[in-house]
Amino acid sequence: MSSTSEVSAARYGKDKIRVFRIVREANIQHVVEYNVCALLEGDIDTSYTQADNSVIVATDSIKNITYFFAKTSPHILDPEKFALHLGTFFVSKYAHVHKAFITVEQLRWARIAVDGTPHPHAFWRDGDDKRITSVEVDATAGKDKLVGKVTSGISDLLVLKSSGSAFENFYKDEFTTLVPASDRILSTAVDLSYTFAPIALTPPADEKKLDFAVPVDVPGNGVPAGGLVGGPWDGPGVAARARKVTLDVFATDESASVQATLYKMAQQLIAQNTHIASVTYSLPNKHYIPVDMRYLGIDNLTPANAEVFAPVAAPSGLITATVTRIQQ
Ligand SMILES: O=c1[nH]c(=O)c2[nH]c(=O)[nH]c2[nH]1
Repeated sequence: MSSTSEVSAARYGKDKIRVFRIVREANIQHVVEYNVCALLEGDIDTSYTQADNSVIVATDSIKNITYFFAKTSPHILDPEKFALHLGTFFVSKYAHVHKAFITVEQLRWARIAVDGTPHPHAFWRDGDDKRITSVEVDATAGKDKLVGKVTSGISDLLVLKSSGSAFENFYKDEFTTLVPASDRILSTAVDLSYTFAPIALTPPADEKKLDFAVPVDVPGNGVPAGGLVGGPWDGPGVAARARKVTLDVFATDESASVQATLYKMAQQLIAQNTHIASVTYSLPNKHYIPVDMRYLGIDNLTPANAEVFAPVAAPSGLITATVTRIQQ
């Protein structure tokens, strides 16, 4: 039977690989907790079209390799480098695998401060936000010409301010019921992601040794010469600055709208991180509605007297934008 359809895209692997790793030093221990997704692309169409399992590296093996790298990779504490290392291995080891997609979601474990001193091996979950990195290792130009594409960010960073936010002078027509607010609650769960300029990766000289050659910048990838902050893969540094600038701008901006505050966050993030090409923010506007108590003769509606609010789960606004560096 002649076929009227074909596989036009295929990618498979293991999702939600939960990894916790301890790195022990003499007087201090470091821990990370990751949820890893490792997906592969390549010459795998026959596994779909002809039930040809010979091209399938089992997702169980992909899981085992992820744990093996969690044990052996010198980059385990740095999610960008760890993901690049793992992805480089898949495309280097398997001839028919041309791309690896590794996503690492990092959960927070901060040191407990005992009388102000960070404890060497006791930690607490100091926030529900996650640090996320998505790495593509692309070997389509050749196994010796690997390109790493990295997008990282933060999700679920829940914030609220009880003042310092207004929303006025918006478009008005017959559908408008919203009352302009000069002082309102602003709350959002920040999702943000930023894209690094792509880099060339040198494949490991000896795949069994699993050493990771230091990535070098791709010529013409838009990275300003000598302009890298803390080296090309200072992923942890960028993530810390992104979190700080987001929280600082959120707190201190006299917000005219979610849109205007978003733009200020993005502008500063790009200004502070010279190898970030663009940043995307996604900000739900989580509404808090003052409770109408007029039936009790109580004013809880006029701005100065609005003190009791009903947090509204849905609907929420949703404000998104991508802000991109202008190449000078
Ligand atoms: O900051 C805001 N941006 C909007 O686009 C919007 N729309 C709305 O109803 N309230 C708000 N607030």
